[in-house]
Amino acid sequence: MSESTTLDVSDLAVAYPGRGLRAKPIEVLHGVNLTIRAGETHGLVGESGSGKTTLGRAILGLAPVTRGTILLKGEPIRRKTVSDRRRLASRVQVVFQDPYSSLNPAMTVEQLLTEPLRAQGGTRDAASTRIHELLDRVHLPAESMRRYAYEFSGGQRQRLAIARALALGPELIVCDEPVSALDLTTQARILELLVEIQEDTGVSYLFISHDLAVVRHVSHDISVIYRGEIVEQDVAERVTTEPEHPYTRKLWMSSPLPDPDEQAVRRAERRRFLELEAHA
Ligand SMILES: Nc1ncnc2c1ncn2[C@@H]1O[C@H](COP(=O)(O)OP(=O)(O)OP(=O)(O)O)[C@@H](O)[C@H]1O
Repeated sequence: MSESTTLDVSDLAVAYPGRGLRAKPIEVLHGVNLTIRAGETHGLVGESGSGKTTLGRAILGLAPVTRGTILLKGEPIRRKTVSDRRRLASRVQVVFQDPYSSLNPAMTVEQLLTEPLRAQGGTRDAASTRIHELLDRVHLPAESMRRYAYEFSGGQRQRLAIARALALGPELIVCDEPVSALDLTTQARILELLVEIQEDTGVSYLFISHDLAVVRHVSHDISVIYRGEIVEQDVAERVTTEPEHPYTRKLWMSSPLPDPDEQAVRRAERRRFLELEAHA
């Protein structure tokens, strides 16, 4: 593993407990390999139920891993003790799809952003300075501090969720469908913000989405996951311009595109693909 590797996942298997007393565990990830370089974004794309969130949860130390390793800058991730959990929280963070449920509506922005800082033992004064920096970082006015999360629009809430994730200066952020609940214009602004933050701070992202078009905009590399297995993995340009696996082609052809010319080409490709599938 090179020095510039932030995350190295090797032969990872995850199995959830089966239902019922004698039920066997159900394996949902089957030997996943994936590397994220420092300051880069690895896109993870696949349809619902393919195992994307499970991989994100495993990286956060929250999934029942049965085989394989997850190394963060060469060290296995650990969540056994309180100090392990604190250390992991300062190194890996998450931004969820739904900014409406991921932020406690009963807390002011100041409280929301202070919480992770105080949990690591920081002083109130240091937290206050950091909150100003964080709001500036996500382009929200300093006055936002005194407002409640429910007073903000969906895009602004996602900015708050990003600010909270950045509070402890993590090396990696798992972005789990971070723009799926937003309209197209707001999606583009949040994606721009994530890229800008990465350029300025060098943070790495695992960017999870079911939408290959969205993933293409932000990712250096892309993995395509199908039924718990990575079926295609390469630099983003190659995966999106010359997809090799039929499943990748299918995902790509079902992603909506704003450009009508590109959409027309895509429609023709989709028809050809369906004809080929019908004759296979
Ligand atoms: N806590 C759990 N217990 C048992 N099975 C689970 C659990 N969480 C997820 N699964 C199963 O694991 C498989 C992968 O789910 P996962 O949520 O990782 O997929 P996903 O690709 O993120 O889907 P989506 O895009 O819908 O969020 C699914 O079959 C799901 O039903």
